[in-house]
Amino acid sequence: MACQFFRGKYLADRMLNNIKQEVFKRQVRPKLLAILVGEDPASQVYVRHKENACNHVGIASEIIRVPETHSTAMVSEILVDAGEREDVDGILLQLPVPDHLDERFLCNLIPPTKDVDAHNAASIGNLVYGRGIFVPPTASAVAHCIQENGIDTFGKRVLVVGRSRHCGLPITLIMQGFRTHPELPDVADLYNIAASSDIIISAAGVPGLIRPQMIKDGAILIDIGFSRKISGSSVGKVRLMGDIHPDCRARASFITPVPGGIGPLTVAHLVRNTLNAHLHANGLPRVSLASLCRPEFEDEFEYAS
Ligand SMILES: Nc1nc(=O)c2c([nH]1)NC[C@@H]1CN(c3ccc(C(=O)N[C@@H](CCC(=O)O)C(=O)O)cc3)C=[N+]21
Repeated sequence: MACQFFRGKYLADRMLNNIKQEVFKRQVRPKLLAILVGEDPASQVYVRHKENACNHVGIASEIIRVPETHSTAMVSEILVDAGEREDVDGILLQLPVPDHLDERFLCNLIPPTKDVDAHNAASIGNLVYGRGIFVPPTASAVAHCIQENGIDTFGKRVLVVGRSRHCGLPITLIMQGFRTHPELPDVADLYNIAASSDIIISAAGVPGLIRPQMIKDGAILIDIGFSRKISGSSVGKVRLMGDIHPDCRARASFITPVPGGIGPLTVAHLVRNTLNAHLHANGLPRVSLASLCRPEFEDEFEYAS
């Protein structure tokens, strides 16, 4: 059976082009503020991706770089100030923050109306009831990928590997909305559970964790693992690796690759949330996902930045 690869980068670029047109048409200038604590190299890369995507669509971005040594109280002050700023529509605290900081306390300081990453406990709680203002971009990117590819989830067994509060948990919550059977996680049993799962969504951050021997024929594999590894072949080169072992392509029917799969789509969903935060703050209707996925009309708007 031929395995289909999801071209998330392609879909993300289309979304960003449509967002750019909306921003231009409405003559708005939303702003995203990213707060980056410490010097984690991967976080620097992700924040740069988000900044580039914002620049591309005409959304302003600002990064506040906070020294690793700042206390929870000091970072709190920055977040509270950001929450009160009228020029800032979306706020994201890049995770993980250094261990000595109270991450949960800090996330909860982001006002829900500006919480474009949906990391506030209120945002996460609202997700349970499908009533939140924002859905975490990774979870909405996964849902989008499932819908876009006409993947039928009804009655299917879905395994979510990884139970981080920001990734695995929201995805599990959103999958409930798809009416699936959630499996209780049991790491020791990963082999058996994976073997009987129709859809595996992996956000463990363990490169190559999901191997071909573990999966069932025709499985749908969604990869949200982003690990940076020194490449074996070319010395000194850092490569991005997902949780899904490349050999899985021999048995799976659908794979989201890393890079080029869910990652870029996540960034596009964050940008969409930022536009919607701005529209919401100004009492305007938000843009639907469907309207942002229509085929782009090249050169319809000459964007003046
Ligand atoms: N508050 C917060 N929000 C996040 O959304 C968040 C975070 N913290 N901490 C870290 C993770 C990781 N993450 C990724 C975003 C984009 C790609 C992405 O675009 N990847 C590209 C390639 C990127 C590259 O080459 O470095 C791809 O898969 O093709 C990957 C991973 C967001 N995260």
